[in-house]
Amino acid sequence: MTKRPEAMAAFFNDRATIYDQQQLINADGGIEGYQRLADFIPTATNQILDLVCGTGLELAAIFAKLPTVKVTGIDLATNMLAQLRKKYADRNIQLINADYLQADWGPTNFDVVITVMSLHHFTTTEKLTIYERVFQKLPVGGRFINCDYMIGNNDQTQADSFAKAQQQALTAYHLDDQHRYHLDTPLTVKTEQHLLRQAGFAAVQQVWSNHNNVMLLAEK
Ligand SMILES: C[S@@+](CC[C@H](N)C(=O)[O-])C[C@H]1O[C@@H](n2cnc3c(N)ncnc32)[C@H](O)[C@@H]1O
Repeated sequence: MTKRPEAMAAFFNDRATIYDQQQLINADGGIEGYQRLADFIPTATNQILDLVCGTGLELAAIFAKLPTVKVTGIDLATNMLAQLRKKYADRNIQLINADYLQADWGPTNFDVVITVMSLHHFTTTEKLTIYERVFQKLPVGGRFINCDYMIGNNDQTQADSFAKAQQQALTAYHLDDQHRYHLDTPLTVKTEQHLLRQAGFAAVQQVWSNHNNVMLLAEK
């Protein structure tokens, strides 16, 4: 019998205090992806939107590069945000404790939108909606950086089997709200790039990877 999927917020709330240590061991490439991300943020950046900021692992290198940058971070898990606040009490951060699919991302247009290790729980349809929304939030020339668990070797059968396992788990436990359960459904890098172009991004390139941890840079 498939294991009952854990609710997303509870999963991360329960692990918030050990998250950083575990994540740096579990993510392919460890700290390197978090550090490299800052390389792709232009020095003239004033405002960043971090979709699912968690404890803010990706923000350390960004603040080292741009100490006064304003960051808006959205995350579902209160305890993850509490860890982030402790680490960056002296930084210019606005936090929104909400589901980012439903939350208002605010009136601001951002120079850069980032998201790290968040999108591998969504379907292609949900992702396209998110990418279209990100596109609207950026000026021409603005950047979207997505570093996530993707199928690095582009084997579509793996993506299909994750999607199948997700459906089986949801059906077995009569769950219908997919993105609020901690179930992995990574897509291939090819599909991710295709969705970003479909959302309107003119230039999409893979700028870093370590096995299944892949960073895509999309420019409007
Ligand atoms: C693997 S962590 C990534 C956090 C951070 N970006 C990092 O790389 O360390 C995933 C985060 O996504 C958040 N999350 C998952 N689904 C979400 C949603 N629909 N809306 C907002 N946050 C969500 C979880 O609460 C968790 O903090």
